[in-house]
Amino acid sequence: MTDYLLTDVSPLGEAATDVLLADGRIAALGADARARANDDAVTIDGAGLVLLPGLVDLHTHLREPGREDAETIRTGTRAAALGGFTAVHAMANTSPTQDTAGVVEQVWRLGREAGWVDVHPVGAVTVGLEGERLAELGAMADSQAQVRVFSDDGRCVHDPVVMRRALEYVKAFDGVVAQHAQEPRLTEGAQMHEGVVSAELGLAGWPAVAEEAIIARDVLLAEHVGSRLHVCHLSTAGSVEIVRWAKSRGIDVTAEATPHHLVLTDEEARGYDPVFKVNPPLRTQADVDAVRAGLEDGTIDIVATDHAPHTREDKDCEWAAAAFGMTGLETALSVVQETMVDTGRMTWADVARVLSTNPARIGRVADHGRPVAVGEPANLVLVDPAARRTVVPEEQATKSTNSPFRGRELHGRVVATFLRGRATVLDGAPVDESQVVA
Ligand SMILES: NC(=O)N[C@@H](CC(=O)O)C(=O)O
Ligand SMILES: [Zn+2]
Ligand SMILES: [Zn+2]
Repeated sequence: MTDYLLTDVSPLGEAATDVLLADGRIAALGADARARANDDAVTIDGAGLVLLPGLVDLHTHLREPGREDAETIRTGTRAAALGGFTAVHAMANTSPTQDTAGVVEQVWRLGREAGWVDVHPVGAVTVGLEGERLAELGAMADSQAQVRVFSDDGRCVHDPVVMRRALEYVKAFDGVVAQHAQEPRLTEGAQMHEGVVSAELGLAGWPAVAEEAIIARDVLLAEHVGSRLHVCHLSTAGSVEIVRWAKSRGIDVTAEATPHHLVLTDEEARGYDPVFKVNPPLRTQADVDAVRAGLEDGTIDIVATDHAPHTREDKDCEWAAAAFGMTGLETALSVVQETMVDTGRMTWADVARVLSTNPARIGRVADHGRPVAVGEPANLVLVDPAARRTVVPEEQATKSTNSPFRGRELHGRVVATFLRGRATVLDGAPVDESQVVA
């Protein structure tokens, strides 16, 4: 395997140094790195570049099995590597559903064969995401895929008795239930955030309370059974307040925000372009401000992409008929840089925390989200914060083109990604698939 000598890089945005990657690990730092590098080591000039632990996405939709026309494990994980990720959690709303040991093992194996990132399948909470009977959580946990995150994402586990049982059950193997918080009765037929804009456009509203009511219920359930809860794609100011309150009470809850909820608002719906139709919906500027503040003060633990690729047939239609969801793997880091780092609200060490360390901890993923230190596995991403690029969805690695950032100039660029010391991305381009070995 090729060794890499990264010269003058800034680990976590701190003082520049040299880093040697050999045998899948960080072999040396500082003066030692040059001294110990083999003659055939590949040198990468890292001046001006930031070195972070490889990003970990707790919320990705890879669509395989079932909707390979929108994404496959191969295309989705290639997109992930280009976005700086070294591990992703693949959501369970596939067809068949990831609700058995057999299906999660298949997804895990296809991820390994593709070799771009480590794929950790999420297990469904209930059979077929129907919200009625618990899926075989223990068998998925014990399988080769070692599932620790369980979610019916796309649907809410709305029955409080089922939610309670799931929270109790996952304690046995240190699992977590990741809830898609959406009260179904309050959101029947909903098309966008309920507010001034939905009233003007005449689109059925998805009120903030439909999210907040479920989060409030679930933190109380988690407290009652003494279990671990994770809140998916939190999107309202009220949700931030509830999670802040729950944490202050010592409840074991973690929360995620998506990049799109950090920057886009319901104003985007005015053009009736369904690329902006997503679940939960884009909210108001006050909500965006609260989500940014929650991420800054640690109430929100992580940023997760909720990468939700959809085919043209499912997106290029009238708003009401279009599917919910937007892509995000290849733009997430840039959005976090632009909204949180370049505004002075967060450091690169904070970025490493919300996009790598914390998601790895919540998902119980070993070997990712580790410090940049000698002996650690070389799961790393090299970022050029000074770069600027314009998003062209057709040129992305994801199979789908439903990026809400089409035509936008984004801050920063992933220069290289390393998975256990092997480059998956170099010079901002994917390393030829023939060289990628699982
Ligand atoms: N976020 C979305 O709008 N869509 C997701 C489901 C989900 O995350 O709820 C999808 O699977 O398309
Ligand atoms: Zn969801
Ligand atoms: Zn999702």
